[in-house]
Amino acid sequence: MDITETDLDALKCRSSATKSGYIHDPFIKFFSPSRNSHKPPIINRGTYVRTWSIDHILQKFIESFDGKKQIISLGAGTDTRVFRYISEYGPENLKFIEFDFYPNCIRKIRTIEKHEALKQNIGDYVVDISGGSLVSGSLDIYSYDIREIVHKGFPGFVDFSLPTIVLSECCLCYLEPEEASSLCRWFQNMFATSGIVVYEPIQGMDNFGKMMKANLSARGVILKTLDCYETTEQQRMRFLDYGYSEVIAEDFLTIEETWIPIEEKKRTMSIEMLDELEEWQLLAKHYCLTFAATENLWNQIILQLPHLKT
Ligand SMILES: C[S@@+](CC[C@H](N)C(=O)[O-])C[C@H]1O[C@@H](n2cnc3c(N)ncnc32)[C@H](O)[C@@H]1O
Repeated sequence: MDITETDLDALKCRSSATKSGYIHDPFIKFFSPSRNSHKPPIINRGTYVRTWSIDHILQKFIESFDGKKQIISLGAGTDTRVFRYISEYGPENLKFIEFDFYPNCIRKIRTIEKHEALKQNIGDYVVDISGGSLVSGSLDIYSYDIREIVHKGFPGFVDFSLPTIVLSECCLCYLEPEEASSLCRWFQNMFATSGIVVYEPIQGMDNFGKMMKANLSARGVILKTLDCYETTEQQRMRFLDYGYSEVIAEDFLTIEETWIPIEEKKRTMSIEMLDELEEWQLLAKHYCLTFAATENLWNQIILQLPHLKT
């Protein structure tokens, strides 16, 4: 499997969780594959915790600063966050910069061009089909290997003075560990008020982790950083080492138990029966969300995220 196809896996999971009622996403239907299968309850629940926790941090970030905020999405694929957030917070308050390889960017650009609801969201834009880019006031999409950022900088304009969060939803883990590290350090150095949100698997060395790696490698996908950061504590130390002053890293079981409000938990638990509770707990311990920030960004949003106090 080509690395770009991992986005289709993520899209199928998000479609299934949306159709089942875990996630509210009015824009995913424009991207959804025609044959869209229902995923098992533990996969839907994992997709839900992944989406809820990333949204939770990013939305508090958006609500914590006046004026324009920036979100830089690495390996964004068909993620619809940009449309969800712009429709909620307005294009004047947000700038999304998304990176992925050409086939994924061009597919997203073509989908945007086809649907008025997506186009309206981003306003006036300019597309370069051969370069695989779209540039607008609130969304830029670039066909660009993120490994180039450290050597060549951004392919277009970027405002380094804006409060900025970098999002890696299962993308940095495909890079060589040194490449991922130098990219994170680069972001930490370049933006005065910034943070990074990273979702990726952990615990690659136990039986479940080994099985997870074997299944992926049978499809030609290698999670190259997995063996370097086995635990949430190692993820925390990793981002402190990059120079961020505050870091929180939690597995999905902890997030489900301690971050998600009780009413919301009741709502999602009533959607479908989860017979495989032990299997869910095992799976949930193998995924980690890390949020690292410079001191000024952290201080600005921490009041709204009391459970993130380290
Ligand atoms: C598992 S998908 C995740 C997509 C999306 N972030 C999500 O969670 O729904 C990983 C994405 O990262 C992209 N990707 C992997 N390595 C990349 C690189 N070096 N530069 C740009 N994109 C990359 C892939 O093409 C793919 O779209």
